[in-house]
Amino acid sequence: MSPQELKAVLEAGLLSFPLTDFDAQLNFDPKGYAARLEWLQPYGASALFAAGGTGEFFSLEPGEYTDIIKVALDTCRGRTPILAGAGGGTRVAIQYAQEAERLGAQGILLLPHYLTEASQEGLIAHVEAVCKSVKFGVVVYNRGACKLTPQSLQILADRCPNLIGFKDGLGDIEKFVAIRQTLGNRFAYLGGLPTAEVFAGAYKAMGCPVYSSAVFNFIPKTAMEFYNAHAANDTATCDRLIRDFFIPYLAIRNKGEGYAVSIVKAGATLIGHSAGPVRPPLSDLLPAEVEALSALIAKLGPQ
Ligand SMILES: O=C([O-])C(=O)C[C@H](O)[C@@H](O)C(=O)[O-]
Repeated sequence: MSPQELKAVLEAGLLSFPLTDFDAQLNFDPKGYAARLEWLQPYGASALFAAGGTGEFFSLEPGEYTDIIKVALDTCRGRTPILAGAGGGTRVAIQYAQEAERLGAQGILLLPHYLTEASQEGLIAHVEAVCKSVKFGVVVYNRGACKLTPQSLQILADRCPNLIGFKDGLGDIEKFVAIRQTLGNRFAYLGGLPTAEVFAGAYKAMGCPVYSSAVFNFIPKTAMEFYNAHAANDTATCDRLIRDFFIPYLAIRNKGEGYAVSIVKAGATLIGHSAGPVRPPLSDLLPAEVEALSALIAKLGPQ
């Protein structure tokens, strides 16, 4: 798939970030992961981001990264495009990006570099190096310490033809409006704040109608119902789901640091498609929190 073909895929439809399955010993569980992806196929996500944030990229090591991307590609090949997470320092991100390309992924989401603050010059050099290390499409992700300005993104867009997407994980409205208006249709735009449905209407108003859904991992039918209503400007349905599900869901999610991923794993377990526990530094939900989530999911009906 060319970078321009990938851009077209990312400009419509529901995107998602599959959980990564770990066994009780916190080792990657390839059979569980393949079964999860097989289960999710019919619900119709337009692309899946393997080993992304919800996939706990930050806790993976290189050997299992290859296994995870390979399982995703073997399971979804010919049906759902697979992008891989890649991140960390420049040389590590390049290794992940080149491995994903070697395995046959359709592109990468470039997750933020590690730990340090960075100048715009440094960020440009980092992103440019990764883009030029591969030929397939790259989506860059403003999140954490990666805060690319519109001007920096314009420089990168001019230098890197395969940089075809921008994902926002900062929620800085002024910055995003400036990026969207400066770069126009040069990029595909993805809303990627934790629990993206809550912000989907706001991002659509800013010219970003596409987002990545983590809850698709455990309530795929409801996630698609929300997306289809969002795409059809059916604000009544979106508002109902936000009031009845997402707002109480956030109340549970906000009880713990890192719960944006942990709660998704708890939800998957509750609906019978467990991906196992999260790895440190994340922590699993407490029993009372799981019970509250169970009651909330039950109100949605069968998925
Ligand atoms: O790596 C990431 O940004 C994600 O996993 C994005 C999530 O899908 C986020 O949009 C969410 O929680 O809905």
